Amino acid sequence: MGKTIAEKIFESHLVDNPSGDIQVIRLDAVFCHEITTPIAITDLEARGMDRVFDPSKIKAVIDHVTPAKDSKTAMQGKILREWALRHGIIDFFDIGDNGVCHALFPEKGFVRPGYTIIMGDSHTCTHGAFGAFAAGVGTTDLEVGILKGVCAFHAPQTMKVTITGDLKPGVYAKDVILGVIGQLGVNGATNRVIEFTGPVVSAMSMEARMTLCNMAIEAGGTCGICAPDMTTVSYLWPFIKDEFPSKEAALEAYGAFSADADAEYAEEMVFDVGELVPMATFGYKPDQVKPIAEMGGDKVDQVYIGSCTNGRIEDLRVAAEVLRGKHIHKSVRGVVSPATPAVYKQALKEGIIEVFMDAGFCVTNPTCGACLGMSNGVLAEGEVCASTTNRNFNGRMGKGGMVHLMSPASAAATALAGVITNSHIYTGGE
Ligand SMILES: CC(C)[C@H](C(=O)O)[C@@H](O)C(=O)O
Ligand code: SF4
Repeated sequence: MGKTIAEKIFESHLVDNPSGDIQVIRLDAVFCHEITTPIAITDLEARGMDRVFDPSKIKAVIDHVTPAKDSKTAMQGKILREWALRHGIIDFFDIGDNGVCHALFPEKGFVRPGYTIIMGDSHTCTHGAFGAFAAGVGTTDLEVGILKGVCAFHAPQTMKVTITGDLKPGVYAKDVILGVIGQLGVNGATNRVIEFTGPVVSAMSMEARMTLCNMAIEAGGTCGICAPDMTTVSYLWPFIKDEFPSKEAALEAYGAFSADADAEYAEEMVFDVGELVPMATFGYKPDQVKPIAEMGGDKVDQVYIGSCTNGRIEDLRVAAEVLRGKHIHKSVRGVVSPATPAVYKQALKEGIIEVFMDAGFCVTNPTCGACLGMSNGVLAEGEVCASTTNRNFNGRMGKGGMVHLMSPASAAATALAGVITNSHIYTGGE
């Protein structure tokens, strides 16, 4: 019987099968940030187990609230910083070179096809875009991962989502994943890996694939996965060029992590994007999705462009094209957070930061901040934000605040209009 990508990865990392379908797998990387890892560090210390399995396989960043906004967040950073230092964790990113973990770590080449990765963060699923199995875990699993470099999972059940059709101008990966989640529902992929496949995925950049996989968790999925192909190899080439004689050789090796033609899936879904239009969420759950054209132009107070979903250079480019030479509506606060220093620098080089500033946006340092309502753009009670992030839970960006998730292009158009709109599709926002 053929195997799915996740099954192949599990098979190649299997350490133990203690009971039933529980599989203990070897980890290639444990990712850490300052919100969840300090809890694990403090607990391990209290138990006299302040050790790490392999400092070269641990990657850590202070990203959620940076620079710290108060004594509590400063302490979280301090615990992570001191831990990284005392264990010789070289790949630790602090103020000055830190960025949103799920954007920064792929950019540094820390994610490879076939890898197994855990992190105490639900959007770890993002890294599946490279053909890796990457899952968010709780404190206990994180502690075991840090100590022993292993993690226990149920044997992966995979849902295959085949994306077909031609995307219309002004419609992006974010609209696709919002559309998919709208159909699946927030529990539609619970305990499943979502394998994204089909011609639309093949034609997508790594950035767009990361946007897709990033929101797998919003449908309950453990991980999103895209099969590694030449796009993956080309993205990774600077990091792997000493490992392989050619890109073709790398592609062949990574082919070990493609699904077999006769792989068995727990469920299959075909999503045709031919008629897809710009989408946005309208409620407090990410599956409450509808076409922006049906949203009746709701007023917004803030527009936020950033996060691990849509804070990459492609996202900033698209938004800047919509904003170029224009100014945002006078009743709107615009906030843009380039997801990493490299994104920020590239955006400066391309004149994109200037476009944002001329349009009236505030540009922040790379951080999660506003996305989880902790800093750099928290909403007041009753306020509404059009956002390129991934979560619209009640109060997510500030108590009593409402979040409408959408693509960077739609967010930029909304900033100009002051009301939710997809007007970029009429003004060349491709
Ligand atoms: C802080 C962290 C635990 C959290 C997560 O796991 O998702 C955050 O990144 C978020 O998006 O809400
Ligand atoms: S950008 Fe938002 S969703 Fe992504 S890791 Fe940070 S807080 Fe979580």
